[in-house]
This record gives sequence, structure tokens and C-alpha cells, in this order.
Amino acid sequence: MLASEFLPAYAKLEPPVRARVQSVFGKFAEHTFAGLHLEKLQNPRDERVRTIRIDKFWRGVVLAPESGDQYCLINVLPHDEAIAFARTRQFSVNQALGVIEMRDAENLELIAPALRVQAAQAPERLFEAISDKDLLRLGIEPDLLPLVRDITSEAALQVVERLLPQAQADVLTALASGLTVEETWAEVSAGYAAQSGAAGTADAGDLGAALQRSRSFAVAVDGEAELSAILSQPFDAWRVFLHPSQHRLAYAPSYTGPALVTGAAGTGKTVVALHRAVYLARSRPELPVLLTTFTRALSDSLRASLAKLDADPDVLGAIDVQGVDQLAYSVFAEQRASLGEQWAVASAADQAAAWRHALAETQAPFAAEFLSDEWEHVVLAQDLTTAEQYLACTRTGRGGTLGPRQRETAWQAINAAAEHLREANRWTFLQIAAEAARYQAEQCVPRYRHAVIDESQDLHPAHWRLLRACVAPNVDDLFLVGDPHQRIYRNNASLRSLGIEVRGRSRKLTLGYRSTGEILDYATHILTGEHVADLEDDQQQDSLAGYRSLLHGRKPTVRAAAHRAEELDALAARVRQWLDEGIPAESIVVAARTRHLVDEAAQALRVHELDAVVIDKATADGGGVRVCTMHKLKGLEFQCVALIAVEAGVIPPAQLGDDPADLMRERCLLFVAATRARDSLHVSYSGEPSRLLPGQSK
Ligand SMILES: Nc1ncnc2c1ncn2[C@@H]1O[C@H](COP(=O)(O)OP(=O)(O)OP(=O)(O)O)[C@@H](O)[C@H]1O
Repeated sequence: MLASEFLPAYAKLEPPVRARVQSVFGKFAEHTFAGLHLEKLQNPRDERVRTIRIDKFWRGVVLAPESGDQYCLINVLPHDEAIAFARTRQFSVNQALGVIEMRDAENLELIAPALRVQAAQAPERLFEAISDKDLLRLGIEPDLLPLVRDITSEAALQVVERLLPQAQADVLTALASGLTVEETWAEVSAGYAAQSGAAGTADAGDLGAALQRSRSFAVAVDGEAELSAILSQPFDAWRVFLHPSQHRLAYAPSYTGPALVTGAAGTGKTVVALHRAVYLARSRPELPVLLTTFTRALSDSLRASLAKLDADPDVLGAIDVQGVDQLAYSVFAEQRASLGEQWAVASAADQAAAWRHALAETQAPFAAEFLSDEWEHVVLAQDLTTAEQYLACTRTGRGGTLGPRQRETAWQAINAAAEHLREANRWTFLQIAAEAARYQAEQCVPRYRHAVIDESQDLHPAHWRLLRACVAPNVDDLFLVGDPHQRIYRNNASLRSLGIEVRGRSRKLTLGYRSTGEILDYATHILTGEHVADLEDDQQQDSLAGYRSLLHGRKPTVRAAAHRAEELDALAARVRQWLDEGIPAESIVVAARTRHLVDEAAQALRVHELDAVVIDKATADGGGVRVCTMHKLKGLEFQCVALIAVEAGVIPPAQLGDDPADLMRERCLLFVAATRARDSLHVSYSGEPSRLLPGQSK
């Protein structure tokens, strides 16, 4: 068996060491390990832990349960670290959940006195309202009770959490986030039962059986071919290991209707969406599964990840991966063909000409930009087709009221622009989506049996109408994933207002897998105290409670500069430092609020003899540091992220009105940009810092 810790450790090794690891552990996979020498440790916490020589520098750590000939490969580390790791780990069987547990026994003992001192001075303790009986019932081990009792704050819990077994850490985090004992049990036991199928049937002595049940801890590997398939993509542990809370959502046998998975940046929503799509395609092969997202570039990335998850051509063939506009385009093209009509997508110049024409014709006292927004976010969003409907509609979220006269003029101008485009046979993307939705609904023949939808928070109501029309209401019809904290476009509409009811089928992920705790802490402060509307129901508020990471690293750096030239020199120095640390150029991104600043940054990097590739419409190819707008960062991730010109007048832009919703989108944009970083985040500004940055007055 392979433990979930093993893959990240393996990913760090040089190719010759990897080959050696593969050859040693291949023998385990083939059950031909008779000649291999598993060494016992001196004074181990757990007699069942052994080590094995990989070469003179590296050692593997192996768990050898007393029963059966099952071995579990836990980790690969440099010699001394491997010995220390192996000596300090202790294994047991969780009595409430039936899964295997590994704890860092030595470090838990080392921090206990400090926690005790803290607890003696603190006015209250985090879990004082929970009885011992309840903690034990939730699977906290009896000998850990005193330590749990000494935890006084969420910060202390975060330190302890990394040393505790996963299931116990999950229980404590759920309780700390405010769930009751019953809710915690329902949440945690459902996750573990879904992945092990055996919660509550534990035999404390049978580590081997517990190991078999604990799929988020370890997977069984049958033969060298399977081992080599897993090891061929060591950076993609998500293919093999899901957290129980992820597994439960992705592999639920079925949902009685639309289901929603939320969670802040990097909590594995896309991973869950990919697993769900594969699960649906494997278990219900009748009609294809649609896997869709906000843009074509993101759907390309979904397609690439899908191929890593499942190479079976039948499964891949049963999943149609398309950006939502691509889908709209093909449905609309079908409709136009049936009518025998020529058409083309309206370019920005076509649209500008249409608005010029409409304003000249109607003399409407509005800016073209206002009317264009009114068209997209009121008329097309609500599918209004008559002046009466427009006069009577609510314009929630549009800021400012329009009297009946003003509405009449606005309606005339919008119609004139639409008419102008129609005469030229030109269609905007949102018109295409709205028309495709109407056509698809008339067909009454669903295109797909299931749709899995990523980045749900930014889809336009016309996209939702299209998706609804493509998939008939049914069991497992829509599986949505999204994060309201990452809403960066004006398309927001609550699912309830769209007629998509997810009540009772909505769950949130809280464990961040991408960024370090230090980066998450910085990023969440961008949104602290802000009201973020729930995806399901915009009268309710979503929160970042419980959002955390088990990864740790450097604190983000914030660099003030007197002027742009100084800032860009510092940027180049920072990028060079990352490159010198061995980080590949393609894993570094520099982002700015505007396209103009992007060009300036790319130019500055080149002046400093650093290769820079601007990410434009599609994903970038070729060697070099990536440079793009903050909007382009949506859904992506990089090892190192530099955000430049995070300053007054740029984010939020000077011309932004005083609509709080616009300001909130800017905040979310900065949150999205900061949370793209896995290991390192650099933020800089020239002159006055942006008021959206943590630590600035709002
Ligand atoms: N169970 C897992 N094991 C290992 N890595 C994981 C796991 N789940 C997610 N990850 C990794 O965490 C990172 C973030 O995952 P993912 O993109 O699915 O998150 P997300 O919630 O969709 O993020 P965002 O909303 O910011 O786009 C990815 O690098 C992914 O491979």
C-alpha cells in the first residue's frame, strides 16, 4: 500500500533516486520482497514501523502490521530525517470511525507543556463546552484528551492539528468552527464512512484491516504496473488521494437533484468536480456527461486533468468538456443552420458601432457602457423581451433607480443597438447564450444526462438557462462547484432565483490544499468583515470560517516603492531570486490589474534579461515567467505569484463608481489573485497602497 504522504515526498526526489525507489518498492507491489531488509528502530514509538535502505542517502519508512503480508510505504526521506520520522510516529485504530490513525507522538508530547502553560493563563479554552464523553464518542483518543482540553484558541489548534491524526483533527476543526457535537459527528462520520464503508466497526488491534479501510490515508497497489502508473505523476496526489470530505461529495451514490459544493480558493473543488464527472461517466454511461466551466482556457485545463485521472477511452469519450460559451455557440450554430441564416460573433468594434448608432438614433442620455451593462445584466439576465417587462422588472444590484421615462428611453436605445447588430447578422456571446437557451428549451430533448459545472459563481443567468435546458431535472442532474468569495464578474444571481434548488444538497470544503497557511491568512484578511452573499440564497451570508491549510512556508512580502521604476526593479530582483532557488520560470506569475500594467511588467522583466510570456486569450506556451491580468489568473495556480501596482487608483480603479458591489468585486479579484500562490506571494505598490490590502484602513 502507498500512504498519502508518500507521493509528495517522492515528487521531491531526483530522477535516479526515484528510479531506485521504484525498483525497491516494485518488489513490495509484486510481493517479491523476500530479500529486502526492513530494519527495526531503536526505541520506536511504534514497533510496527521499520525503515528500508533506498541508497546511501535516502531511506524509506514502512509500516508492517502484525497481521498478513501487507506493507504500507509511508514516506521517503534523507537518512536522518527518515529515522527521526519513523521513531516518532505512532499508529492506532480510531475507535469511532474504524480508520487508521498516525500521530506525531513525540512532537505532541513536546508541545503539551507549552499548551498547559497557555491554558493556565487563558480565560477560556476552545473545547470547554464539550464533555469528555462527547469527545471520546467523536473518536478523540483517551490519552489525547488532556492535550485537547489545553487548546485555548484556533491558532493553537492549527499548530496541534498538523501533529494529530487526520480524523481527530477534522473533528476538532468542525467543533471549533461552531458545529454542534451531533453536526460534527454527522459531517465527519459521513466523510469517513463514504470512503471506508466501515465506520464504527473497528477492532483496535487490527491495524491491517483499518489500513484497508482508510482510503484517504493509503491506497492498495496491485503489481508493479499500477505502482508505476501512480508514480508517473507524483505531483498529482489528488488523482489517488481525496480527503474524506472530498471523497464523500465526489462519490456519493446519487443526489436527488442539483448538488452544490462550495469552498474557498484551493480547497479542491475542481478536483471533486473531476472525480464526480468520472464517477458519473463510469456508473451511468447512457448519455454523455457535460463538464463545463467559465472559459475555454479553463475547460482546456479540465480536459488535461481529466486525462490524468482516468485514461480509459470509454470514460473520456463519455465526458464532453466545453467552456459554457463554446456550448452556447454550438447550440446556437445548430439553430442558425436550421433556419439557414448566416451569422458571426460580434467583435468589440461591432458592438461599439451599434451603441454609437443607437445613441445617435434615440438621443438617449446614457453612456454606452451603462446601456451595455443594462442590456447584459438586466435585459438578457432576466430574458426580457418586451418594453412592458422591462418597465416592470426589478433591477437589483444595478445601483441607482431609473424612472419609467428613463426606462423607456433606455429600452429604445438597447433595442436600437440590438437591431443594428441583427441587421449585420452579428451576435454577442451573451445574446448567443440567451438564444441558445431558448432554442434548447424548445427542443425538449436533453443533450446530457448530467452536467458538472466548475466556477459556478461567475456564470450568467443566460448560461444557467442554457444548462438547465440541456439537462432535464432528474437525479444527479447538476453538480455545481463554486466560491462566492471569488465572484469577479457582474453575473451573480443566486441559484434559488434561477430556480435551481440545492437545499439539503449543499456542502462546503474548508481544507486548503494549494496555498500555505501564511498565504491563506494574508488573503483572507482582504475579505475580513465583508458581507459575501451565499451562492444558494443571496439573502444569506457565506463565510470563510474553518478555512485553513496544513502547509506552511514563508510569509508573503509586501514591498512599497516610491515610483514604478523602483517597483519594477524590485520585481525583477524578486523573480531572479525565485529562479535562483530553482523554481521553473513557468511556475512564476506576475499579475496586475490592467493590461497596460501587464505590458509594462513584461517589458521590465525583459529589460532585466528575464524571459516573460504574456498570458493572453489562451494558456501561454514557451519558456518564461508568466505575466497576465488578475482576471486571467482565475482558476490557475503557480508556485510563486507577484502582484504589482496594488495601489490607490489602480485597484480599485480610480474611475470606479461608489457602488459597494463594484468595490466588493475588486476585493474578490485581489483575493483570487493572492490565492493562486502555492509557496510564495510578493505584493508591491508605488506610492499609496490600495485600501483593499490587509492592514490598510477601508
Ligand atoms: N486530495 C488532494 N490531495 C492532494 N492535492 C489536492 C487534493 N485536493 C486538491 N489538491 C490540490 O490543491 C490544489 C487546488 O485544488 P483545486 O484547483 O481543485 O481547488 P479549487 O477549490 O477548485 O480552487 P480555486 O477555487 O482556487 O480554483 C490543486 O493543486 C490540487 O491538485
